[in-house]
Amino acid sequence: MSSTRRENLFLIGFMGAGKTTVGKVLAEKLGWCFMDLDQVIEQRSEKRISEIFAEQGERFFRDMESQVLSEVSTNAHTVVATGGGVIGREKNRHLMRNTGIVVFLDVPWKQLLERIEEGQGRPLAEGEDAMQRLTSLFEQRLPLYRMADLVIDCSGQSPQDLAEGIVSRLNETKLFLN
Ligand SMILES: Nc1ncnc2c1ncn2[C@@H]1O[C@H](COP(=O)(O)OP(=O)(O)OP(=O)(O)O)[C@@H](O)[C@H]1O
Ligand SMILES: O=C(O)C1=C[C@@H](O)[C@@H](O)[C@H](O)C1
Ligand SMILES: [Mg+2]
Repeated sequence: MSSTRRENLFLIGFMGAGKTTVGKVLAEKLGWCFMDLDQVIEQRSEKRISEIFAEQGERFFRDMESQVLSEVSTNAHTVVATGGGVIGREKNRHLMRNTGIVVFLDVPWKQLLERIEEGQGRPLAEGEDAMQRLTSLFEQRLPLYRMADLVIDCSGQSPQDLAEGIVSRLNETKLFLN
């Protein structure tokens, strides 16, 4: 299905913000499809993201991420959980804004760090200099995340609460054309 209207919903935010978790609940609530860019990349390449970073490098991963995003953007009524770094490229930001509503899951830094420490498979959170890298990425990216159509304060809210809150905000702001 092809569309140049804003008919999708893109969840953006830092690693561990809950894009994948909240995205699934939200898609179910809306009766929409759900897609996760990281998962599509892993399925397509038949590799884990950490392997792509290690074997082909970040640039290769970013090119693949942009390619998958541009394909997914032609959908309609799809909730897209993006990767934490998708907002790094201007063309990705434009594409999301032109084909959907962009929603930033704003999670306090301390909580993000706790979730990142608990999880695995995030190559940018690995290695001795991980903390320094994460801090600097977060500082660079925060202004880009904040350019979203909706900024959702996620403190202390369950994925279910967040999905409900996002649906209410979308209805209030009448961001969708249909
Ligand atoms: N609102 C929430 N309340 C409590 N825990 C949450 C919430 N949202 C997500 N989590 C938990 O935080 C962890 C990270 O969530 P998730 O994988 O959805 O983040 P993500 O934004 O998709 O991260 P990545 O950018 O690495 O793909 C998971 O263990 C998930 O269960
Ligand atoms: O924040 C990032 O740059 C990333 C986040 C993950 O979702 C993956 O897309 C990958 O590990 C890179
Ligand atoms: Mg995810």
